[in-house]
Amino acid sequence: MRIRVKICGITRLEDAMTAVHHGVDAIGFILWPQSERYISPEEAGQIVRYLPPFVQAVGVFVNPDKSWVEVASAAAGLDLLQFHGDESPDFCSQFHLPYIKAVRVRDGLDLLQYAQCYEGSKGLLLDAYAEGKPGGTGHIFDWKLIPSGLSLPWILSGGLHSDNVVDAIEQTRPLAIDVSSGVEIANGIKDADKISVFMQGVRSCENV
Ligand SMILES: O=C(O)c1ccccc1N[C@@H]1O[C@H](COP(=O)(O)O)[C@@H](O)[C@H]1O
Repeated sequence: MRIRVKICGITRLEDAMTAVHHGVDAIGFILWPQSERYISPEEAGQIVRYLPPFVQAVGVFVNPDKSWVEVASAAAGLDLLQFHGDESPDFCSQFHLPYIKAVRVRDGLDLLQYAQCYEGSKGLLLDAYAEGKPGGTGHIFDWKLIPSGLSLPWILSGGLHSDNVVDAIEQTRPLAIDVSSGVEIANGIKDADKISVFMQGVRSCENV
């Protein structure tokens, strides 16, 4: 089966075009101003206008105000919202765009129940937990904590890079994966070779 890929934390048009060239399905923009990968909605919009059809523009938010989501998603031309904080199901579902909910996986968290709470979500993005940082940490989590029978489609994230992506896919068999720091040379600056090798790894796992 084809594995869908999102490359997140894009700040430059050339990186978005490299990702598109390698067949990614989604480009992510960090619209949380405290991130080193923050991009303004207007700058994101300047990249989104060059995305071809069927490549989604995803906006990443962390505990935003309602008005920030509305203003930023319109200015950037987003297709999908990614809530990466403690946003409630009601908050996430009030916008006129579909959303995915990120969850930082750790021991003791009931993912089955979590998925049921966010039944309006298009999917759950499973990320690593790291104290004091909501995302983009480059850390992996214990993939054995992913239960079978999740009621939502899920996306594997957290610390993926070219040396572990094949192992990650073989162990977890995700619908989709998400990568940010693992294809970077600096915060928000992606590397064409890293993207290429990463995508080769992903494609090598398909149809096996
Ligand atoms: O990248 C960030 O700076 C960021 C900030 C706040 C929330 C999420 C963020 N990034 C997301 O984190 C995951 C995993 O990233 P990584 O591959 O471990 O670097 C990914 O979904 C990013 O979108």
